[in-house]
Amino acid sequence: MDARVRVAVAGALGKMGQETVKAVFGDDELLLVGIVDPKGQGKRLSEALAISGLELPIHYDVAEMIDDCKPEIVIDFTTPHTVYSNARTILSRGVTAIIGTTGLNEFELQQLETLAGEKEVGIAVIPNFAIGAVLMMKFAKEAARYFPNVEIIELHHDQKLDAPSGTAVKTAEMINEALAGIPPRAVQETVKLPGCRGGALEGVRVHSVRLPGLVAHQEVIFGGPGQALTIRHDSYNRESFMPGVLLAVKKMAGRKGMVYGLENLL
Ligand SMILES: NC(=O)C1=CN([C@@H]2O[C@H](COP(=O)(O)OP(=O)(O)OC[C@H]3O[C@@H](n4cnc5c(N)ncnc54)[C@H](OP(=O)(O)O)[C@@H]3O)[C@@H](O)[C@H]2O)C=CC1
Ligand SMILES: O=C(O)C1=N[C@H](C(=O)O)C[C@H](O)C1
Repeated sequence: MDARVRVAVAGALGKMGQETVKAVFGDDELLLVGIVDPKGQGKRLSEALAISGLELPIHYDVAEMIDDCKPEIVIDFTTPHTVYSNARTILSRGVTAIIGTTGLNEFELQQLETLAGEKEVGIAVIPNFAIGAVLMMKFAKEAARYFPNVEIIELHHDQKLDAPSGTAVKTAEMINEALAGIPPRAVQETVKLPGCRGGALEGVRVHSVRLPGLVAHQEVIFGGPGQALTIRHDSYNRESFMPGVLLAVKKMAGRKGMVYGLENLL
C-alpha cells in the first residue's frame, strides 16, 4: 500500500499554484493526485507546465476533481472571489483543506470552522507560509507589549487582488491580542487626502503599496519616545513559501478542526 498523502492543488497554473505543484511533486512523503485550474481545462499538466513525468489531467472545478482523484488534502491558491466556495466544496466532501488564498472574512472563517466540525475534517487557513513572516508576526506581538504605538506597511506586486494583505490582517490581529486597546493620539489630525493615513484594524493602521517588481514584503513600525523599532520581512520569490506549505500539509494529514495561522502548526 502507498503510504504517501494524496494531495491536490487548486489554482495550479497560477503563480503560487505552479510553485506548489513542483514542491508537492518533489516530496517523497506526498503524492500529487489532482490538479484544478479553469484555464488549463482539457490539457495535461505536462503540457501546461512543462514538467516531465506529470501526466495528470487538469480539472475545471474542485468538486469534479475530488470525485475523480480522491485526494486526502486540497491546497487552495486561487482567488479571493473563489476561495470560500472552493473551501466549502472541499470540506463538504470530507477532504482536508489547506487554504493559502487570502481574502476570507471573519464570518466566512466561522462558517468554515463550523462546517469542518460537522464533517469531522481539518482546515488550515494560513495567511502567510513563509517562516520568516510568521516570526515577524510573533515578534510584532511581543514588541506590542512594550510599544503600543504601531503602524503596518505591506508592499506587494501589482497583480494582487486583495487589500490589505492577509498577512497584514493577521499581524494586526496578533498585535491587538497583545494590547488592551491602542491609546488614541492626542492630536487633532487634518487629513487633506482621504486614505493617506491608511485603514485601521482596531486601531492598528495599515498602508498597502502595490508596485511591479515587488513580491511580498511587510514592515511593522513601532514608535516610542526617542526611538523606533522596525520589524521587516521580505519574500523575494515564491519558493520562500514552500517549506511552510509542505509542513502544513504534513501536520494537517489526519487532523480535525480549524487552524488559523502557521504559528499554530510549528
Ligand atoms: N498564504 C500564503 O503564504 C500566500 C498566499 N497567497 C495568496 O494566494 C492566492 C493566489 O495567489 P497567486 O498565485 O499569486 O494568484 P494567481 O492569480 O497567479 O493564481 C490564481 C490561479 O487560480 C486560478 N483560479 C481561479 N478560479 C479558480 C477556481 N475556481 N478553481 C481553481 N483555480 C482557479 C486562476 O485562474 P485565472 O487566472 O484564469 O483566474 C489562477 O490560475 C492569493 O489570494 C494570494 O494572496 C500568495 C502568496 C503566498
Ligand atoms: O498575494 C500575495 O502575493 C501574497 N499574499 C498573502 C497575503 O495576502 O498576505 C501572503 C504573501 O504576502 C503574498
